[in-house]
Amino acid sequence: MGRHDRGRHRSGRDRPRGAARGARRGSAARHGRARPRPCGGARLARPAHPLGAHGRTAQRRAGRAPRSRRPGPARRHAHRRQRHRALAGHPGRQRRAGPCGAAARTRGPRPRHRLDRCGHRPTGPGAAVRPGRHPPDPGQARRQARRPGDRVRLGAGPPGRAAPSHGPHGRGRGQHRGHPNRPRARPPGRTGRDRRRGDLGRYARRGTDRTRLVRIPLEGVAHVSKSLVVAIDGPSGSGKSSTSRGVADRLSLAYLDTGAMYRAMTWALLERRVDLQDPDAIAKAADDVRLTSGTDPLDPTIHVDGIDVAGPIRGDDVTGSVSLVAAVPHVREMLVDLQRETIAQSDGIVVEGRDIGSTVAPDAPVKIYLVADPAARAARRAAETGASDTAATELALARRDEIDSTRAASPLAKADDAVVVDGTHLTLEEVIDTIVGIVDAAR
Ligand SMILES: Nc1ncnc2c1ncn2[C@@H]1O[C@H](COP(=O)(O)OP(=O)(O)OP(=O)(O)O)[C@@H](O)[C@H]1O
Ligand SMILES: Nc1ccn([C@@H]2O[C@H](COP(=O)(O)O)[C@@H](O)[C@H]2O)c(=O)n1
Repeated sequence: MGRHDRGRHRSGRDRPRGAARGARRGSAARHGRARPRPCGGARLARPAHPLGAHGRTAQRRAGRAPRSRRPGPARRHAHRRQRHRALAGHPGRQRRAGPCGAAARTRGPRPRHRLDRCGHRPTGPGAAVRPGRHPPDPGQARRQARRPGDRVRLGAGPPGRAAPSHGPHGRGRGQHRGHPNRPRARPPGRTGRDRRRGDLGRYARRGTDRTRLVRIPLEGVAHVSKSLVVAIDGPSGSGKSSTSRGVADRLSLAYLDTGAMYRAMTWALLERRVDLQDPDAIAKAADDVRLTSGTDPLDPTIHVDGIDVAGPIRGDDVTGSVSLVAAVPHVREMLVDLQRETIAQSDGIVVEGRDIGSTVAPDAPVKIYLVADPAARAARRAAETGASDTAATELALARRDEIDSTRAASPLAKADDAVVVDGTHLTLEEVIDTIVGIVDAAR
């Protein structure tokens, strides 16, 4: 295949995945979901499986400061760490939109108020929670209860999502989360029939077609997510990563970069000196590689056997070989299995790649196929890497797309029901806006 469409970044770091810095904040509140989601990461160390993934959760985003206080990444991260420490054990991390929706929209430093049983700040006289009756630190309970392989949603789910009708936040079925006397609003598009099917609603209905739709067997994989799944596919350099991170950040969803998983597998095989022209050798060696993905859109991580490989996987050697590795069916089965587990364990996730809408999550309610003209993609990639030869970059992107779209096992393809978004003439912010609008319309 063509070599190296993506060189090392001028700064010495490998290609910085374009975080959607310009992404507008605040849609979580508009969607009735206050940050943070209790767990946006994925712990995937299935004992029986050679691969595992361990995601960092989105809990740290609990402490996100107002935008005006986050002028740059360094300060932002320092601030997040500080807020994380300050909030440790604070029940405010569980607050939800509701009667205290205004509080939920405020991301400034939180005063040390006692919160009520729903995690809201008291609003009237005598509203303080009595110490003996205050629920224990929900974060601690969740940390203790959430183990690798757990898919159980614990007492306080993320804002805007169903919580069990028992426990400290107990509420009856159909009861409004913030207002005990008010019936819970039905999500747009969900019918009474959906509700009778349980939380899965239309996911379950679509799921009946699952075996016809996918090419990789689903047996033994808990692949059905009860939460929102946004699948974003497209050719190389079309803006999937930048856009997906921006969308996930705006909607307080987790984020999974499946390309990083194929890259990490490739890195591991290169380290092991596996002959990448030999699919059998690739398949055999892949069984021993342990991958771990972190799903925080502001800080996605990827580890191989505990080693942080986020930098090395963007190098020319990996970029030049990854499509060979990704074409091996056994590798795809392993990684698709892992991706489905991450999706199933998430509380809502944006997943980007080449076959997400067609194969990994065929029942995702939102599928985007993100494209951009080859020249625009090459120009952006060249600008990103500092490559001077844009024509060579364009050629390398085209060669990678050729291999990815012609392989037999789940090739790069637009799902039949995917919405095509052409970002050629749109800014990153506009692409994110467009996709957030599509997600809004779909739920
Ligand atoms: N709408 C846009 N306008 C301008 N630049 C963009 C836009 N979308 C993405 N970019 C830039 O284009 C480059 C490629 O984007 P990105 O890495 O997100 O693409 P990708 O589809 O994930 O690539 P790959 O398939 O190789 O992983 C980045 O430098 C990114 O900042
Ligand atoms: N769902 C996916 C995602 C990626 N690949 C392969 O990985 C390569 C690298 O992907 P990037 O998004 O990081 O550029 C890509 O070229 C594909 O070969 C895949 O097969 N399926």
